[in-house]
Amino acid sequence: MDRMEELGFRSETDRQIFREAAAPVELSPFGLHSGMFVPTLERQGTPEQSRKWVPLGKSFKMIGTYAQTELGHGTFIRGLETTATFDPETQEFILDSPTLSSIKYWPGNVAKTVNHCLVMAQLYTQGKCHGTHLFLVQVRNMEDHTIMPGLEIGDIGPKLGFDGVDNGFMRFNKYRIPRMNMLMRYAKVLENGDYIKPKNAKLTYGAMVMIRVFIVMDAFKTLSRAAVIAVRYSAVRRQSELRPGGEEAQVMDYQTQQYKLFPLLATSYAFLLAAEGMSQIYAKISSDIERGNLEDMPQLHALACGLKAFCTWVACEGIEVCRMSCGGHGYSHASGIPKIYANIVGACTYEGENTVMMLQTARYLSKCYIRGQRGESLPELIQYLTTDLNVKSTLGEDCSFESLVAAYSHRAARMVAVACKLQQTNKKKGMAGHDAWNKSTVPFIAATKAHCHLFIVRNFVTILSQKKIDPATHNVLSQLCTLYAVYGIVENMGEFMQDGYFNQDQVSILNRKVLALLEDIRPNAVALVDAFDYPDHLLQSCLGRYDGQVYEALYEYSKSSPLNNTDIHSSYYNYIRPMMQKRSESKNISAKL
Ligand SMILES: CCCCCCCCCCCCCCCC(=O)SCCNC(=O)CCNC(=O)[C@H](O)C(C)(C)COP(=O)(O)OP(=O)(O)OC[C@H]1O[C@@H](n2cnc3c(N)ncnc32)[C@H](O)[C@@H]1OP(=O)(O)O
Ligand SMILES: Cc1cc2nc3c(=O)[nH]c(=O)nc-3n(C[C@H](O)[C@H](O)[C@H](O)COP(=O)(O)OP(=O)(O)OC[C@H]3O[C@@H](n4cnc5c(N)ncnc54)[C@H](O)[C@@H]3O)c2cc1C
Repeated sequence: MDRMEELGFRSETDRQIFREAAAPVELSPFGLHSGMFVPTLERQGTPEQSRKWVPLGKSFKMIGTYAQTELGHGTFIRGLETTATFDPETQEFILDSPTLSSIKYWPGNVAKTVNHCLVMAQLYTQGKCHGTHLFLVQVRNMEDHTIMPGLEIGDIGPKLGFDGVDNGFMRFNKYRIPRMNMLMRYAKVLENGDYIKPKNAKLTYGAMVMIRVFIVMDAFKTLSRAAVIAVRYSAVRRQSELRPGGEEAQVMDYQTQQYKLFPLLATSYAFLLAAEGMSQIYAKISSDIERGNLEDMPQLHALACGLKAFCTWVACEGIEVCRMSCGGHGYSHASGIPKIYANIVGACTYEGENTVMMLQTARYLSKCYIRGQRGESLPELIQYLTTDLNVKSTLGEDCSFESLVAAYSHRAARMVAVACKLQQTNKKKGMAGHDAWNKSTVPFIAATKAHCHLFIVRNFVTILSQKKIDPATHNVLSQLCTLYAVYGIVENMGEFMQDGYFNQDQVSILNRKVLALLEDIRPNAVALVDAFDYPDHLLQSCLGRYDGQVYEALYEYSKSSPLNNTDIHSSYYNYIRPMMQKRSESKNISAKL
């Protein structure tokens, strides 16, 4: 913190990069403070509230987190049970956890670190419930960090990852906070208890939308780090003879290894550009929202949900492929990959469970499809839904960007249409709307994945056609873009082929193209991972070292294992030796007999 001040880091991006460098192995216990608590105060507080609290947050005089999930409910926010009841006599809200299932459970850093929380609770005033709202709650004494009376707080115990984050539980026992601690930028409770409705009730969910956008960047960061490690190691690792009698080959020269890793390298680049594209869309629409124009809110919500889910799923699967492509050493923490996986896999669940997120996007697509059928205009990103599905692919030997984007548009449009038609057929059969929806959600998830995949391919292609890039770099980025798109088709061929969109010759072209691109990318593979410019300090990997001294690093790493502190471990004296002695004594006994 002091060092960031000395260096004059002002932008949140610079500060985040610095924090990651300072704590490369573990997630920071202040991540939720800087990433969610302070930005939510900024965006959901009135100007007066922001002026009062944000400087305290930014200077770490107040340390906070976001406490929404409860034992009984995470996904279904409307089902949260914590209550905040307004008492006009004292001008306070009374926070209460009326049931076991209403205990706040999971919020990061609640257990030991923070002294404040943003608590999501059902607002009651004048005897009426007005749904969930956010409240700023002091949870620990600012002098000695003791837990405030009226609260019960603790840690939830070990998890798959997130070792640096003290996820906790918190129970309120009629705990009072001032009226002005409700975040009132959009909804308000007046002194007499009158409730002023926000323009849209979902504005309270703004913090989640913002974090979902950030998570797309986390998917890029984590997948690309695993790819850096696996590609560098594959250049160092030699195994088996590729040419009979020749020297052992770098494992990266095996086509199967290239097929595992190069598409993930291409995916990393695609995700970086998608995350940047998503951030720009977020900046534009969120500033419209702040000015009171909510028109594009559903579009933003749908895009953030879909990309968050798509990118984290793909990143987690990809990281696991990277780990296995490092053979046995990939399984060791020395590779750095297990930690990357354990931390990012949580992102498939937190900030909205991925299936649930995909279904939010699916609902939006379903509505847009109906609008498109009626001839109404659609936002640019989903105009493809109205393309003619009878058209066949014009893809030729060059696998042009145009033909690839057309293929992805066709696949997504067809799959959305299939899911929507199933939903409509279900309704025609007499099913209630919710049943008709539920019984079409499997094809809707597949269609939404296709929609997200299209967004990423199209975004990559658009950037390559619009940005000024020097020809050599453009050439290699074009190879990556083509590989990302062609590989995606080859791996999901059934979805592209079901209606005969590609003919057999085109399928052969695509299969050949993937293999040709692996060869094209091979000479640049190490340079392409070096280009991410992750210092060794950040990767914390014996396998992914810049200097390639993998075996030296592994040997040193193993020597630092605590089991090597002594030659003979205490377990020998405590268990092994007594066991052996007992056996030899009983043998002697049997020998005497
Ligand atoms: C470098 C390496 C780093 C690696 C690693 C980094 C780690 C770095 C630390 C991170 C640390 C983790 C931090 C985790 C922090 C938490 O996890 S905080 C808790 C997050 N919780 C969630 O996300 C809960 C998910 N649930 C939800 O968002 C919502 O309830 C749902 C499921 C989306 C909506 O459910 P619902 O029942 O449909 O809601 P409902 O009220 O009926 O919605 C009505 C309408 O509003 C719309 N709507 C819903 N939400 C919204 C919205 N937000 N905006 C606009 N419209 C909306 C609906 O789409 C629906 O639209 P229509 O279809 O009617 O047109
Ligand atoms: C590492 C980590 C950190 C976290 N940090 C925080 C934090 O800081 N603050 C906080 O408030 N919370 C936090 N959480 C909680 C997190 O936000 C929730 O766990 C998450 O929103 C999922 O909700 P849930 O646990 O209720 O899952 P559930 O909804 O119970 O999911 C269980 C299953 O039900 C399915 N399902 C649920 N609803 C539907 C539906 N409508 N349609 C179809 N399928 C459905 C899901 O797909 C899933 O397969 C964290 C969680 C983790 C793992």
